[in-house]
Amino acid sequence: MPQSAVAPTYRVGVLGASGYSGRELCALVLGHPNLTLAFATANSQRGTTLRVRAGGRVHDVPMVAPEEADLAGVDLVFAALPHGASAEWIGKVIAAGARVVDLSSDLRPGHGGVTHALPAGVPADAPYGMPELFRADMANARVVANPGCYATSILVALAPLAKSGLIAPGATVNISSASGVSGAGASPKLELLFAEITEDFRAYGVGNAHRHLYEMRATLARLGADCDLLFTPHLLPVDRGILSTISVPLSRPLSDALAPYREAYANEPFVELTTGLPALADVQHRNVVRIGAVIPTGLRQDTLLVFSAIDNLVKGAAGQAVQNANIMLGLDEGAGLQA
Ligand SMILES: NC(=O)C1=CN([C@@H]2O[C@H](COP(=O)(O)OP(=O)(O)OC[C@H]3O[C@@H](n4cnc5c(N)ncnc54)[C@H](OP(=O)(O)O)[C@@H]3O)[C@@H](O)[C@H]2O)C=CC1
Ligand SMILES: CC(=O)N[C@@H](CCC(=O)OP(=O)(O)O)C(=O)O
Repeated sequence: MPQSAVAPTYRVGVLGASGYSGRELCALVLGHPNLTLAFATANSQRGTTLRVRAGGRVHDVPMVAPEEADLAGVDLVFAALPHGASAEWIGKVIAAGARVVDLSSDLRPGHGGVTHALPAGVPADAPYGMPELFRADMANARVVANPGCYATSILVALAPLAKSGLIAPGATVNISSASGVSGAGASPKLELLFAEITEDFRAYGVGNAHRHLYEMRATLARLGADCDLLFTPHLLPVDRGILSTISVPLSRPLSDALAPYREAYANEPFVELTTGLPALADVQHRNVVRIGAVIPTGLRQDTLLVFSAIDNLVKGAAGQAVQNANIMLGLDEGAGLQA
């Protein structure tokens, strides 16, 4: 007789639910067939209610202080806390016996260039949660470090070239990225007010000053590339989305710009290739990296121009975190991410 297929269910909590990534996580968890939301925390907004649209309805989620969260009563916690505040809570979650997907840079390769003291039991070398590159590292992990948003858009675009030795040794890969304002988080900042940013477009963190360079350099070296990165982020006055334009000096000519991507990502449900150019509208609210590439003419150096678009709050944060949690819990990797 066929056994009745009962879907496994896991209890999860969200630390930092009042933030932009935390809200997105709550929506994904509430719409997930195998996860239930056991708690959601806030700091200054503790005691208030979060309105979340998921599964065709609106949910009112009470937000408690992190100290009141039942860490022992869950299987896994998503930590969507600011850098620096996260490590302490990861330590508490691990001590309580649950697993963690951490969205901060505290445990990523290079730690964003800042070394925080890690509480006992928190590994300094947590697997880097980019499933398309390092899926096998995650299944048994107690803690996974979710990548940064810019790093996701850039590394998924560069990895196939790095792995196949296509990036010219010693070359400088030039990256220009533009991010929607939700990338800066929900805490109020004067320079992010509507009147300050609307109808404007500007670079920031110029001169290779952005913390994502640490995780990008470490990951590319791990994949075998020997190159420099010149990374310039820009603030784009839209809500969400990142578009990265990446100029890659090649070690040998390519006749088909997308060939390395077709080969590397043929079986990756969350990487889309386009023979056109990816746009933010293609990826907003979706857990995908969408990649296009062209071979520019009129240059002495063989070069590939790659375009990569993601939603910073989904594939760049909460969606990738759920993808990682699915792997850690032995669920279908795409569970809860198709809608
Ligand atoms: N925004 C994005 O696109 C991405 C963000 N990330 C990372 O995810 C994490 C969350 O980012 P984001 O959602 O943008 O941040 P937000 O600033 O929007 O939210 C931060 C959350 O943490 C809570 N919080 C703040 N300080 C503390 C503290 N000391 N102790 C406990 N809780 C605290 C806030 O509560 P309250 O509001 O109630 O004070 C809020 O819920 C960060 O590490 C960020 O780098 C990663 C990828 C993309
Ligand atoms: C527009 C904007 O300000 N974006 C953020 C990146 C947010 C992110 O994903 O990075 P972390 O997870 O490392 O914070 C920034 O440049 O700092």
